[in-house]
Amino acid sequence: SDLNSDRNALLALRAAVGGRTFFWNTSNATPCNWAGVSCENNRVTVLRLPASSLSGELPSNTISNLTRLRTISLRFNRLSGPLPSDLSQLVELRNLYLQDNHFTGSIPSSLFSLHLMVRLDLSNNNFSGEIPSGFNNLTRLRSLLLENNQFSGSVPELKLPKLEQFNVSANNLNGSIPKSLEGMPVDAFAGNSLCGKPLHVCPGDATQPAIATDGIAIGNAHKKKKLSGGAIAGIVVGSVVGFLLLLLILFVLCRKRTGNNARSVDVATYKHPETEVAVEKPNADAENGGVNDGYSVAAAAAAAMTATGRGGESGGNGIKKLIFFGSDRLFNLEDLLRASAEVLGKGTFGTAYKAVLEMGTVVAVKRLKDVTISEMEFREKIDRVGEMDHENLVPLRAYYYSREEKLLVYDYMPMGSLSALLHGNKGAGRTPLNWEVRSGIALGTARGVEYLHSRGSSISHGNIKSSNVLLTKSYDARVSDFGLAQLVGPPTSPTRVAGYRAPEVTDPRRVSQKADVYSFGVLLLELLTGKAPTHALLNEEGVDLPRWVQSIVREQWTSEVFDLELLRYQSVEEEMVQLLQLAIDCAAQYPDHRPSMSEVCERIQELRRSSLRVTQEQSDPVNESD
Ligand SMILES: Nc1ncnc2c1ncn2[C@@H]1O[C@H](COP(=O)(O)OP(=O)(O)OP(=O)(O)O)[C@@H](O)[C@H]1O
Repeated sequence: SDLNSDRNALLALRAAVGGRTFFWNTSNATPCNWAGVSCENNRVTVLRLPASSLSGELPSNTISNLTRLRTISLRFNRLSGPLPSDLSQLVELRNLYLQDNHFTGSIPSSLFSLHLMVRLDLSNNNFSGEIPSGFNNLTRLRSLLLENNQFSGSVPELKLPKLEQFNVSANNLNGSIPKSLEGMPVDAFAGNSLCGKPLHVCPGDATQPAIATDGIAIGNAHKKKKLSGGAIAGIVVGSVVGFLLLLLILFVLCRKRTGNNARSVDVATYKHPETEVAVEKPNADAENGGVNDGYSVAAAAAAAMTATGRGGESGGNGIKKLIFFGSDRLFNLEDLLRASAEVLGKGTFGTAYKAVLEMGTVVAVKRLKDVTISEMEFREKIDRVGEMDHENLVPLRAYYYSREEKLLVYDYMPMGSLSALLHGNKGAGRTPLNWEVRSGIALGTARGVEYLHSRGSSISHGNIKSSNVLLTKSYDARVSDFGLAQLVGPPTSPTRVAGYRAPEVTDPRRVSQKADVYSFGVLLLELLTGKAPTHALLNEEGVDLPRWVQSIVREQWTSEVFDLELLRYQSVEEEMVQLLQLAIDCAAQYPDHRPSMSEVCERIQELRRSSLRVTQEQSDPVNESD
């Protein structure tokens, strides 16, 4: 076997299934440049022809002759008939995506000799027969998706230690769900006549007799009356834990009440500066504990007032006021002072609060710490930040400066940060983030950063990371925190840079545009893998996210790196791989090897256009009918 025999196999495939393969430039001696074909070491290793209008049967001696293939993706086509029986030659195959075709017949046993298989998606076809227990040979299998077919009989016991995704819903299966699959979600089995965990109890099970050792049947009803020692212990432990929880809730409620009282003290403090000490204390609590205390902004602002002797917007010599950018002056410092507030989080530059003003306006207030530059320098720099105006930036609305307090007022972003969206709430009720949302966030963020870079070659963001990408209700990305790195002193905490900092950056206050591109590349990897760059597992191995991804891609396990949420619902791995490649380019070791942000924007835009085409083709009725 060599590249020439791979070429012949591809030509035979083209003759059999046609579609977009007719656009292959066959005058080109090497097939490695044909659309959807990738090679390594002079052999074809990847064949991706999703939504390519392929139709007809896959004959023997076509695909199976591409013996170095690691990934085959022929999803969303009109391929029909049975799978070829000679698949056992594909000994390197890891990923087989054949979903959304019209395949029929049973699963050929040759498939079960492909020991390296990791992802197998045969869903949305017309496969029939029993689900073979031969899947047990595929010990590396992580995804087995067989839903929406005509499989019948029972579900075999599958002991696959790495299996993460499994679905046999909407088939003609019956019988009880085997023990090894009880932990899979209910949806994995829906639309069959199956019973047992995690579905309902099998008929007869509730009354089924338990067989005693002497062979005499004892009714379950009888058994139920007795509680085992373990159950009794469980009830006791449960009650104690419940009681402790109740105590904890009472304690928290009491603290809250004390906090509310403190708030009225703060406002009073504003009017009577001599009680300054009473103001500082609750603030310090908030800083230390990060508790949502409901009064901190008022306290912070009150502290500011006491420092300057007077409050309000009266202006004049020595009197500080809230300075707004633009013409909207929707509130004044007093309004901010009266606002109810909660701590959003503590960052490198200070603490962020959500403040709800009496008239209903909601803003985010950042209370800066460690500002070491002079007032004049601060005002100059913050003016430049305030000038930035782009739909993908979080607008800075106003600021307050006094010797003791520096407050920045931003628009409040109701959906929180990308970091929280990706890594928070992993359990039930989580909305999966699909390709459309993730690639849209990538593009919005890139545009925000590109805008900053376009304002001058010395302007960079300096702190690009997922907690600084905030989201609107429609999941549009807005970049925040730009320009702050230059306002504060040297970083006191390593969180500011961990995982995102380009290797050449030594002073986090002097970050070049190319270093921003690196951080953006890490953020893209985070979006695609679902892994935080500070992921404990990665760190334990002393490997950062870019190096971890690169090592996997080098080994041709590319689809291994993607977040399962992305793989499961999408038909666009081609575009996902392209975005992954872009992320790797951005996170290149040497700054000169990294693309500019405008190139990044163009590439994301292009691959989003291409994925839109794939999605449209899928729903195109002409493609479906003939
Ligand atoms: N305008 C805003 N609207 C909604 N949430 C915000 C806003 N600004 C900040 N947050 C949230 O408040 C929290 C703290 O933000 P902050 O920017 O102070 O720290 P950070 O982003 O975690 O770190 P760093 O200071 O290094 O940027 C984060 O979870 C952030 O997502």
